[in-house]
Amino acid sequence: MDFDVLILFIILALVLAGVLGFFLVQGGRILPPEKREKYTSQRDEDDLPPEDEKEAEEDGDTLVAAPEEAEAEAEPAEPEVETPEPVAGRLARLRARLVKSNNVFGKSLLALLSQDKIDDDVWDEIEETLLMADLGTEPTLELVDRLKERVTVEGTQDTAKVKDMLHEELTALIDPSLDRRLSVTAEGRPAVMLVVGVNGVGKTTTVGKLARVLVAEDKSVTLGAADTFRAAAAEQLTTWGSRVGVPTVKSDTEGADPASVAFEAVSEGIENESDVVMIDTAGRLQNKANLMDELGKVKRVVEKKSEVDEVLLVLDATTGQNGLNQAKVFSEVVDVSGIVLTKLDGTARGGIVVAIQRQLGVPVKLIGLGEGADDLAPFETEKFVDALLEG
Ligand SMILES: Nc1nc2c(ncn2[C@@H]2O[C@H](COP(=O)(O)OP(=O)(O)OP(=O)(O)O)[C@@H](O)[C@H]2O)c(=O)[nH]1
Repeated sequence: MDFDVLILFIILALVLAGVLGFFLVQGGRILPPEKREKYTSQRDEDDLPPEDEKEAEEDGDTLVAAPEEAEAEAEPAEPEVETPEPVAGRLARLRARLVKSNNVFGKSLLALLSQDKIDDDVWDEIEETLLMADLGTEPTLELVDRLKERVTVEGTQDTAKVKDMLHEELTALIDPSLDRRLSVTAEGRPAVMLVVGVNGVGKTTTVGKLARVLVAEDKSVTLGAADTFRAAAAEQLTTWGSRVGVPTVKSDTEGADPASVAFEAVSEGIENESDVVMIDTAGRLQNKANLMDELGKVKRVVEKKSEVDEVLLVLDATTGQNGLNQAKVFSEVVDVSGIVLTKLDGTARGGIVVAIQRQLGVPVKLIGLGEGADDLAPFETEKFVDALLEG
C-alpha cells in the first residue's frame, strides 16, 4: 500500500512538472505579428516629429540639443539694418544711366548743331528731335526760336558756342530757380507726405527709396501702407521700411479703408515723434471717378489729424503723353506739390521734365534711375541738362 501511494505521488509530480514546463515555454515564444496585440498610440495623428528629427533618429544622431543651442535656434534672426547711401552726389553717380538712355537725343542734337551751316532744314530737324524727346510742342517752338534768334544776333555758327546756347536755353526751360526741396520739416509734429499715382508707375518703390533718402539724412520716418487694394503692396512697403529700421503701419484686413490706415499712420507718427510720415496710396485709374474721390477722402481724413505738407505725384517717364494726362487728373483731386519721375533709365524722353512742369506748374523734385534701393536722386537742373546733351 505504501508503495502504491509513493508511485501515485511520483506520477502526480511528473504531470505537474509537464504542465508547468508547457506554460513556461509558451510564455517565452515570439508571437507572429498578426497575433501580437496592437499598441494604441496616445499621440495625436498630426503630432509627429519634424522631418529632420526623424532623419536624425534614423541616422542615429543625438536628438538632445544643448539647451543654449535650442534657444538660439528658436529666436528669430534680427533683420540687418542697412545704411543707405548718402544723398549728395547721387545724380553724379547715376549720370551714366541718364546719358545712356538719352544717348540718341544728345547725339542727334549735337550732330545737327555741328553742321557747317544751320539752315531751315537743320532747324526743322532740331525741332523734330526735341519733340521726340517729349519736350512738348510749346517749349520746343520756344526753344528753337530763342536759339535761332541768338545765332542770328550773335552772328555765330561756331559749333561749341551753339551747343552752349542750347545748354543755356534748355536749362532756362527747366528753370533752375524752382524750389525742389521736399517739405520734410514741420513745427512740433511730423511732416506728412502723400504719395499718389496710377498703378505700376513705381509708387511703393519710390516710398521705399525715399524712406532711405530720409534715413540717410538722419530723419526718423513712419510709413503708412494705404494701398489696401493690392494685397502685396503693404508687405512690399514693410520690407522696404524694415531694411532701414523704419516702422510701417498697415491693416491686416485686405481691402480695408485706405483713409483709416492713413489716419492711423499719422497718429502713430505723432505718437512715436517721427520727423516724417509717408503714406503710400493705391494705384488708381484716373478715369474711375469713385476711386479718385477716395484719394480725396484719404487726404481729408488725414487732415483731421495733421496738415499735409507734401503731395508727391509719381509718373513713369516711359509713358509720355499719357503721363501728362494722369498728372492733370491727379492735380484736380489733390494739390500736387512735387513730381517724382521714375524709370528715366529706360527712356530717351528726358524732355518730359519740361512738359510736366509746364502742365502742372509743379517742379520735378526726384528722379528714379533704376530698380536699386538707392537709385533715386534729387533733381538737379544743371547736371540733368549736362547728361541729356552728352552725346
Ligand atoms: N527701371 C526702373 N524701374 C523702376 C523705377 N522705379 C520703379 N521701378 C519698377 O517699377 C515696377 C513697379 O513698381 P511699384 O513700386 O510696385 O509700382 P506701384 O506704382 O506701387 O504699383 P501699384 O502698387 O500696383 O500701384 C517695379 O518693378 C519697380 O522696380 C525706376 O526708376 N527705374
